Amino acid sequence: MTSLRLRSERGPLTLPGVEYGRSALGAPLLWFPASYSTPETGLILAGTHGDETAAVIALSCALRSLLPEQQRHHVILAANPDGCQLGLRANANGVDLNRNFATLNWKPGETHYRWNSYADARDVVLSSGSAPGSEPETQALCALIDELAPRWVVSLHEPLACIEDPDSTALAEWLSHAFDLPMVASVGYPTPGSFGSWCSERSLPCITVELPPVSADEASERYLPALIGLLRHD
Ligand SMILES: C[C@H](N)C(=O)N[C@H](CCC(=O)O)C(=O)O
Ligand SMILES: N[C@H](CCC[C@H](N)C(=O)O)C(=O)O
Ligand SMILES: [Zn+2]
Repeated sequence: MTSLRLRSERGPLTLPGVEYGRSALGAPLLWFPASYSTPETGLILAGTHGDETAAVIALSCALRSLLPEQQRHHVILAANPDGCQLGLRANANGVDLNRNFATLNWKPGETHYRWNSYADARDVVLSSGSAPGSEPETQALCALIDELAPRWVVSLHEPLACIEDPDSTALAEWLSHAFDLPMVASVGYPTPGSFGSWCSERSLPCITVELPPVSADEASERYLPALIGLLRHD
């Protein structure tokens, strides 16, 4: 393996990120292009849920560990920057973005999540949006994906501790091994209007990496090799 960036140089991101839209509160939505693009280039995405920050931070650490030419896949560190800033699962409009995609199974009204991983019940209420794809973050992400046409998408979440791939692809098997997390065909509960449903309707392979409940500090150690490997995956 060729060498990575020296630890002492991993503080800043090398490139500023390219704006692909604005959030509900007007924050820039940023993506970080692969060093060069081929038909095999994928997209790695985190921070759809703004309270799932271990994945955002660990992915940023992995990106900052690479020499610029080593980044083979596009990256979005925070698809929901307002949620990240406010510590919310939802965006600033109270919408769970992973229920807001314009899919055949999109459902109006309430959607529920668990307060934390100690809770059994999904009893905290959010909205799926006023209409399918109503949110600026959702619209901008879909437009970017239409433009980039990635070969696959890996979507990072937490804390369900699994690799979800309805198609059991070779990439999911690689991820399962690299992250030491079990592969599943479904997270086990309905997610109408989710990003995975939207990808599936486009025949775009989407693998969800669900980290376990883990701190950012721990994730930046335990999952750094796997995330670096994913960013460089051939
Ligand atoms: C525990 C966490 N707040 C939560 O609600 N987790 C899941 C969803 C996990 C995710 O979105 O990645 C839940 O059980 O609803
Ligand atoms: N824990 C995530 C699961 C996402 C499932 C994935 N298949 C998708 O469609 O994005 C959620 O509750 O939003
Ligand atoms: Zn999530």
